[in-house]
Amino acid sequence: MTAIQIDRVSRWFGNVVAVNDITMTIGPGVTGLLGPNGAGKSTLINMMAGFLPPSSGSVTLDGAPIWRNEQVYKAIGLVPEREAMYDFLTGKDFVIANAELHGLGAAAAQKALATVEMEYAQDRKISTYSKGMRQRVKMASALVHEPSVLLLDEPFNGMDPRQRMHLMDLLRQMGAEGRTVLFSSHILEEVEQLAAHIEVIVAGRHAASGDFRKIRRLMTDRPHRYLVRSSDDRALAAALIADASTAGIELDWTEKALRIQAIDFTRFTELLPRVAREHGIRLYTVQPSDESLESVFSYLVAA
Ligand SMILES: Nc1ncnc2c1ncn2[C@@H]1O[C@H](COP(=O)(O)OP(=O)(O)OP(=O)(O)O)[C@@H](O)[C@H]1O
Repeated sequence: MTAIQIDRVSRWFGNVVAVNDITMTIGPGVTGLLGPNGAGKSTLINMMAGFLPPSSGSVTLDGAPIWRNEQVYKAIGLVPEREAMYDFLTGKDFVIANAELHGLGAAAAQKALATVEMEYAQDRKISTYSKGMRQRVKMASALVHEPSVLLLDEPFNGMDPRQRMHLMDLLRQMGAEGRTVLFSSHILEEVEQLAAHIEVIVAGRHAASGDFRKIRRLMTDRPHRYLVRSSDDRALAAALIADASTAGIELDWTEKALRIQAIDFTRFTELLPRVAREHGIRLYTVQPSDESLESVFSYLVAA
């Protein structure tokens, strides 16, 4: 079994804390690393790939430290987010160059290109490739040495639906083969479709962990607090409190607004505009009133 163990890991850049005391284990199969932009996903992935040392804590693969451990690098493949590639090379030359870095030859490159079904375009220059084709060639490069761990940073960004499905199939297959596959994304639906297990990070912290049902439930069932201003706050409050999705409403005199606590996110977001319309009330402001996980979660659901 191949597992990456992240133990009390923090990483800071100057005074920016990108990853804050995270502990998690990534085992075989497909895991989704979910979090909004800037949550620390790339930083965490770079530490798992051995590109970056943690500022504190440890990142190990089956007990062996990953940073500066060449033996361990052989077991890991990384598909980075960045687009910069050698556009003047053909796909095949690019993958061969990567194979050579691992002390391997053209045969390994050819096998990896076949795995991602890119043989048909391997002799074309990368500059002529679509986004999905580039992604697949990057993936072939990460696979040349047949790593047991595959890490992908936002692999679906900018892909069209067909390319996305194709990559999903490929990753599913790798997970089914028993590899440890981890990919990051800021879109819940994307992660749900693919990952049996999801780890959520928000603002550098580990926010939740579980299968997609559990994560979705966490995101939608939590109480959400909103600050609402309207043309008739009293009438709006009276109409909303009658519905079970609203747990509490108070009039905030200093803010001249309603503070609403909703317990059923989906129902409440449907209820609010409907009730306002039915009572002829105009909504001026509807905003999450805290920057806690709840509001970030609701953002993720809406993304
Ligand atoms: N080399 C660096 N120097 C300074 N700050 C950095 C560096 N790398 C990351 N950060 C900061 O750390 C935080 C986390 O960034 P990171 O790229 O890991 O997040 P992310 O979840 O991958 O987001 P995105 O999807 O937008 O890349 C951000 O505030 C970012 O600005």
